[in-house]
Amino acid sequence: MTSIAARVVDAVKVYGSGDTEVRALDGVSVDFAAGRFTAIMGPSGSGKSTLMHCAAGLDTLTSGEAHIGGTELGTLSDKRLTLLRRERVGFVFQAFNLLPTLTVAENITLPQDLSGVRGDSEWTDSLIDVVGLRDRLHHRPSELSGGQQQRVAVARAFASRPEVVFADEPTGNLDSRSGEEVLRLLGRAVRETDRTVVMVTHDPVAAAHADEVVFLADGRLVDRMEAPTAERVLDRLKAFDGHHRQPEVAT
Ligand SMILES: Nc1ncnc2c1ncn2[C@@H]1O[C@H](COP(=O)(O)OP(=O)(O)OP(=O)(O)O)[C@@H](O)[C@H]1O
Repeated sequence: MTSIAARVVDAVKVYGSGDTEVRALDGVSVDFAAGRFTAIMGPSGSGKSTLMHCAAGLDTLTSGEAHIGGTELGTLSDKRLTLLRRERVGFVFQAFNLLPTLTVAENITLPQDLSGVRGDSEWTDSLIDVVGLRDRLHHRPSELSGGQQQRVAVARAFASRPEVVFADEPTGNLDSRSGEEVLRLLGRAVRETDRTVVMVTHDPVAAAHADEVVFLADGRLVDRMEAPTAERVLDRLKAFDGHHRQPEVAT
C-alpha cells in the first residue's frame, strides 16, 4: 500500500468576509503519496499557495482537515504545530530565506540546531554532495550565486529527513539554467533518498520534473496528470483559459 505523506480532506479556506470574501479553497481533497514528487499547478489566484500553506501547517483551514503523516494539524496546539513544522516538514521558498550572517554549513543545520536535535552527520554530509556545495561550506550566502543559495536552501529543507518538503515557486528567482539544476536536485532527492516533495509552480517546464501534477482552478482540484511533460501541462493549462479564470476585478 502506498503511504501518504500529506493530505487535505474537504479543504475550505475563506479569506475576509462579506463583500470582500474570497473562497481560496473550495472543497479540495488531495493525497500526496510518500516517495513522490508532486507539482501543484493552476492559473494565478487558483489557490496553489493557499493549498500548500494549509497542507504544511503554515496557515489554518476554515473547514476540512490537513494531515501530515498520521497527524491531523487542526488538533495540534500552536506549540506542537511549530514543532511539527520544524521536525517533520521542510520548506523551500522562492526567496531562498538564508541567514546572511551564517555560513553555508550553519544554514544547512540551522533547523536542527534550533530544535536541539542532534543531526545525522552522515546524512547531512551526503546532502552536501548531492547539492554540490562541498567547496562552499564556509562561505556566506552573499558570496554565492542565486542558484547556489537555493541549493543551500534545498539541503537545509532535507537536513532533518522530513516526511515532506514543500517548495513554493523554488525557481521563481532563478535563471533557467540554475532553476533546472534546482529542479533536478529535488527530483534526485525524491528518487535517490526516497523523500517526498510537493512543489507549487506556474512553470510547465518545472512541473515536468515532477512525477505527477495536480491542477487547481478557482479553488478546486480539477485534474491530475501522471508523468507530465511540459507540452502536456501547457495544453492542460490552456484549456483553463476562458473557462475557469477568475475575473481580475469583481463586478
Ligand atoms: N491573505 C489573504 N487575504 C485575502 N485574500 C487572499 C489572501 N491570500 C490569498 N488570497 C486570495 O485567495 C485566492 C488564492 O490565492 P493563492 O495565492 O493561493 O493563489 P495562487 O494560485 O497561489 O496564485 P499565484 O499563482 O498568483 O501565486 C486569490 O484570489 C487571492 O487573492
